[in-house]
Amino acid sequence: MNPQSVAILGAGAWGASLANLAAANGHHVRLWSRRGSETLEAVLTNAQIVLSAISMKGVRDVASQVQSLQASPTTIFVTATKGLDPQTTCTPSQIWQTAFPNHAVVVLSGPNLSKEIQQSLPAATVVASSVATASESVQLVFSSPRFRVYTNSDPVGVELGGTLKNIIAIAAGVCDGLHLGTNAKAALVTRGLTEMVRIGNFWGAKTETFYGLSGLGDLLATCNSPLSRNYQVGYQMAQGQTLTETLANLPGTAEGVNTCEVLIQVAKQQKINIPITEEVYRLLKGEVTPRQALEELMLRDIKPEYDY
Ligand SMILES: NC(=O)C1=CN([C@@H]2O[C@H](COP(=O)(O)OP(=O)(O)OC[C@H]3O[C@@H](n4cnc5c(N)ncnc54)[C@H](OP(=O)(O)O)[C@@H]3O)[C@@H](O)[C@H]2O)C=CC1
Ligand SMILES: O=C(CO)COP(=O)(O)O
Repeated sequence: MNPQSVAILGAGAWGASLANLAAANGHHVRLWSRRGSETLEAVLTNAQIVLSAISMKGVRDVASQVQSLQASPTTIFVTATKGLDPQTTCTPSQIWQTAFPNHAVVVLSGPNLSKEIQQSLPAATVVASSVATASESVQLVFSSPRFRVYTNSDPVGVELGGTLKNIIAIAAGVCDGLHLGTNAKAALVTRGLTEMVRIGNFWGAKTETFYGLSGLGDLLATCNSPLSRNYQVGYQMAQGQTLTETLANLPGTAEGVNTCEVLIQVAKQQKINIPITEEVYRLLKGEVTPRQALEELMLRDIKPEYDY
């Protein structure tokens, strides 16, 4: 592939890792952050691919700043954020697509703990779009012998896999922090996946997408690694810390905390049954202790494994 001009927005842990992957493949990469020396306009000039790795709280603002600048009609927008907008409940790709209705938008998501990727350990990810040529271009930009990139045609499913697993990762951290054992963890992750499918289907995602890298794959990574910030939130709360104390010591963003609030709103309105998310929400709000949350989940009415 000819070298592409790639603008990466957000120079946090994930933006910087993705910038390194594209640069290592010989692409012209410019990295923007609000604290950096380059202006957004300069970084976007001639960009063929614009990738946002901004935390959820900044996505709408940055998308509207980009909208006010010139973008070539063929520019592809890529979003790597794993969250939901609290005001609109939109996913990041919906925000980018609304800002750029005539452009291809690609979602990049997978089991990608940035610390491991920075160490050049092998990993795989998914790029998904309704425009196949756009996801194929992004696949070429990032693929390498240490980073295997798959395409997928279900962007909402891929995006929600990465977003919803953050809440289950918080619960997994609690599970490990309370030393509940391997059986409990397996049950939690599996029932968490069922909950993700239920929510995802409401959003129009395909069930099978959640059994791939961006769903089950990312669940396995973040529910089993202390490198996951979301896992750390649950783990430290199970050790007796408050949410405020936990977040104060956390390196970077744990999107699951805000995602949980948004999901509770959506689930209430749409009557979607999300018991694990509800207990994580109550724990984060200080309404239950980790042990009470566990008891509430274990004492729910008995039921068939699949009730849809
Ligand atoms: N780290 C990881 O392993 C992975 C992270 N992700 C996802 O990528 C996203 C970013 O994560 P990560 O890089 O780890 O987080 P960091 O906290 O390390 O970085 C967040 C980035 O977003 C920027 N940002 C935040 N708010 C605003 C705003 N209002 N305006 C402009 N920029 C803003 C920050 O800028 P500033 O530095 O100026 O505050 C920073 O560049 C998250 O949604 C996360 O879930 C996805 C896969 C892997
Ligand atoms: O999404 C991630 C890995 O795929 C990163 O997880 P955390 O945001 O929990 O650190």
